[in-house]
Amino acid sequence: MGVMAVSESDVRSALARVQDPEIRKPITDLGMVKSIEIRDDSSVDIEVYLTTSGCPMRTEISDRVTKAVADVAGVGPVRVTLDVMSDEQRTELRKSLRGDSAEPVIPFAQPGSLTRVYAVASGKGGVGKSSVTVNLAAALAARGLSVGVLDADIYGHSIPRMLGTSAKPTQVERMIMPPIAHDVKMISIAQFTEGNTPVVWRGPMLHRALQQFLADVFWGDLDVLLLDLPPGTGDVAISVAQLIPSAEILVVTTPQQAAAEVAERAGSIALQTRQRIAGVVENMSWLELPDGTRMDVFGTGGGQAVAERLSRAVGAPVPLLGQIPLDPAIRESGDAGTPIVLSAPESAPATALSEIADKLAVRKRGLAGMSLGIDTTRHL
Ligand SMILES: Nc1ncnc2c1ncn2[C@@H]1O[C@H](COP(=O)(O)OP(=O)(O)OP(=O)(O)O)[C@@H](O)[C@H]1O
Repeated sequence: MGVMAVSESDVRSALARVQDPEIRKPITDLGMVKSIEIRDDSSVDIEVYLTTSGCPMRTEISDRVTKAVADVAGVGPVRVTLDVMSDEQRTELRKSLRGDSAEPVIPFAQPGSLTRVYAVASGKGGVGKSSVTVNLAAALAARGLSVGVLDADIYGHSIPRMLGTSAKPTQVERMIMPPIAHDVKMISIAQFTEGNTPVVWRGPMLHRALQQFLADVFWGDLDVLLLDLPPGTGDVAISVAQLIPSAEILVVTTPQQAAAEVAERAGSIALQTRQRIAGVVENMSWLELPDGTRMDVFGTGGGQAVAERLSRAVGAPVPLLGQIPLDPAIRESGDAGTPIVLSAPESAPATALSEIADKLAVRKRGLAGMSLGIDTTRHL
């Protein structure tokens, strides 16, 4: 008896289990398999199309293909050659991924979108808005949800560092493929600006950038999208309201009364735009001392005060979703690129953050979170 013959259909079904790392669909569905050749000595040659020549995933794709095919019974050595799609092929791919519409649409603003969008806002900078955003994102992704983060904080844009990636997005046709870190898809304005040059952008430019990030980025089917907004009651919040009317606001504040007042102003923008306020997160709530007592570094009650005043203002309960203690480990894990909910899940701040993530994960969408078709243009 000779060697078991390898059939092309076995190889093809093995390839059907290989996903493109960015698009997260089988390469066989994406038109990425150019040819399969099975030789008499049972060695197999596979030619794979990359979407772009500069594809940062080329090694990853080649490895995945080699491994999948080598696992097929009877297969000898596997050789993978890479080619690059033509413009026509890329156009076909874009059409198959997002339909034939000429104008990119914002998927989250379409009727029936199941993605919950949270716009994370704060009254002033430095209250930990970005830290809260990445930790909630990582915690939700760890629960198996499909999560994206859009870093629209042009002044801070610390999200890529906090998620530990400097990967650039790749572009296929007019679609931007977001890098993925800790299972979170992430797009940041930082990825489109050189170095760390502070971006001096005006409202209309920001509006267009945001629109592009929402429409041209291939987010896939997200369960949750978190938007990290610049601090304050700026134009971006109004842009978000116009672009995704169903986005809900998540207000981050410290216990300090002054911070609470500005946070409340940030939240009250939701009143004008008729957006739902998902809740308030109080960060830097206290410092736990070695003897177990709590030191109220920034005072107390800010989060509760914001929640109560916003509740009165919108005439619906706005919950205080949680209080996160001060802990140098939050900064350290942020600097190291692994959110604390992953690096030290048992720690007090990680537990507080995870509980907030749980509340956001289970919350059902009600009518209040839906678009009411309010015209927000008058605020511009
Ligand atoms: N609970 C906490 N305990 C200790 N350090 C924290 C905590 N929360 C945030 N930090 C640290 O405080 C600094 C500011 O946090 P972060 O960048 O998340 O704030 P931000 O509100 O997004 O700021 P900006 O809007 O200016 O970008 C960071 O160095 C972060 O690591």
